[in-house]
Amino acid sequence: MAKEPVRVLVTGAAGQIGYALVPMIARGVMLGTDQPVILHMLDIPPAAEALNGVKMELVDAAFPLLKGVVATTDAVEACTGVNIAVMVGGFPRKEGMERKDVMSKNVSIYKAQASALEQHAAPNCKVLVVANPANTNALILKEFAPSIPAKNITCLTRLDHNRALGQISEKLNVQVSDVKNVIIWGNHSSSQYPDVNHATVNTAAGEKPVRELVKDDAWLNGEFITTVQQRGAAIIKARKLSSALSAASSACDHIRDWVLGTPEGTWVSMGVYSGGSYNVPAGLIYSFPVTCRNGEWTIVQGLSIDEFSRKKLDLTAEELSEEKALAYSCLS
Ligand SMILES: NC(=O)c1ccc[n+]([C@@H]2O[C@H](COP(=O)([O-])OP(=O)(O)OC[C@H]3O[C@@H](n4cnc5c(N)ncnc54)[C@H](O)[C@@H]3O)[C@@H](O)[C@H]2O)c1
Ligand SMILES: O=C(O)C[C@H](O)C(=O)O
Repeated sequence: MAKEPVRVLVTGAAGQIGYALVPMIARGVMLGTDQPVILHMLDIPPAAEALNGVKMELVDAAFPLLKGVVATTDAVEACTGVNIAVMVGGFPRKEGMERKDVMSKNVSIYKAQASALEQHAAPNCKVLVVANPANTNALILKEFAPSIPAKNITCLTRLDHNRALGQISEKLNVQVSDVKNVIIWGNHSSSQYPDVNHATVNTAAGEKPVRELVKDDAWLNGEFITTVQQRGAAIIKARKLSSALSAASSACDHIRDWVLGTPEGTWVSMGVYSGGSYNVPAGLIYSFPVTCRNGEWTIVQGLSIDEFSRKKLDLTAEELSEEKALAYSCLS
C-alpha cells in the first residue's frame, strides 16, 4: 500500500539553499524514494514572487513523489500540519561578517516562528535549524516553543561532519564512503572542534584508525581542523555566496538518518540539546556524535577525550554560552 505523504516545511525556500533543497526533497533524497511528500514553502513578502517561481518549477519538474506544494508568506499556513520543519529562512552571513553579526537579525525571527510551529505543526514534528547562528537559533526556537520536546529540535552540523570526511578522503586518496565516525563537537562556527580520534577508514586490510593511516599528527591537529572550521568562509570567499548545494545535501543527510536510522557501527554529528554529556553544560544546543534508531537520536557515550580535545570541547561550549547570553540580550 502506498505510504501517506509526509509534510515537509522549508522556510526561506526562495533563497539559495531552498532552491537546492526542495528538488532533493521532492526526489526522495531526504525521506526515501518510496515516501511521498507535500512541500510547505515559507518566505517573506519581498520574496513572494520568487517563491512562486520555485513552485512553478516544482510543478514543471513533475516529481512523482511530490503530492502537493504550499507556497506562502504566512507562517501559520506554512507550519500547519508539518511533520518535518527545515528552518533555512534568515539573514545569511556575507563576506567579512562573523556569525555574531547576524545574531540579532535572526533570533527574533526564530522566536516568532517557534510559536507558529508549536501551535500548528503536527505532534512530534522534527525540527532542523540550518540558518545561522544555527545552534543558537535552535535554542531560541526551543525556549519559545516549550511544548515541543527538546529532543525534536536540532541544528545542522552535518555539513561540517561531511566536510571533515571530505578532507580525510582527499588526504588519504580514499573514497569518502570508506571514511566514518569523525565528530564535530560544539558550535557550527569557527570554534567547532572536528575530531578524528575515533574515525576509521575501511581498507582492504579491514578498518584502520584515521590517525594510523594519515601518520601526520601535526596536520590532523592543525591544518585539518582549521580547514574544516573555516570552510564556510572559504566558500563565501570563492562564490561570494554561502554554501548552498552542500548545505542542502547535508540537511537531507541529517533528516534521513534521524528518521530512517544511522547504519550499524556508524555515528553522525547533530546539534542537539545538551543534558550534560561529556561535561558540556546542560541547556545548550551543542553538536555531539549521535546514532539514530526509530526516529530518535542518542548521544554516543564513553568516547575517550584527551587533554587537547577537552580544551577544544570547552572552548566551543564557552562560545555557545556567550551566544546564548547575547541572543537573550538581543531579544530583551
Ligand atoms: N548550518 C549550516 O551548515 C549552514 C550552511 C550554509 C548556510 N547556512 C545558513 O542558512 C541560511 C540560509 O542561507 P541561504 O544562502 O539560503 O540564504 P538566502 O539569503 O539565499 O536565503 C534566505 C531566505 O530566507 C528568507 N527569509 C528571511 N527572513 C525570513 C523569515 N522571517 N521567514 C522566512 N523566510 C525568511 C529570505 O527572503 C531568503 O529567501 C543562512 O542563515 C546561512 O548562513 C547554514
Ligand atoms: O559559514 C557560513 O556562514 C555559511 C555556512 O554556515 C557554512 O558553513 O557554509
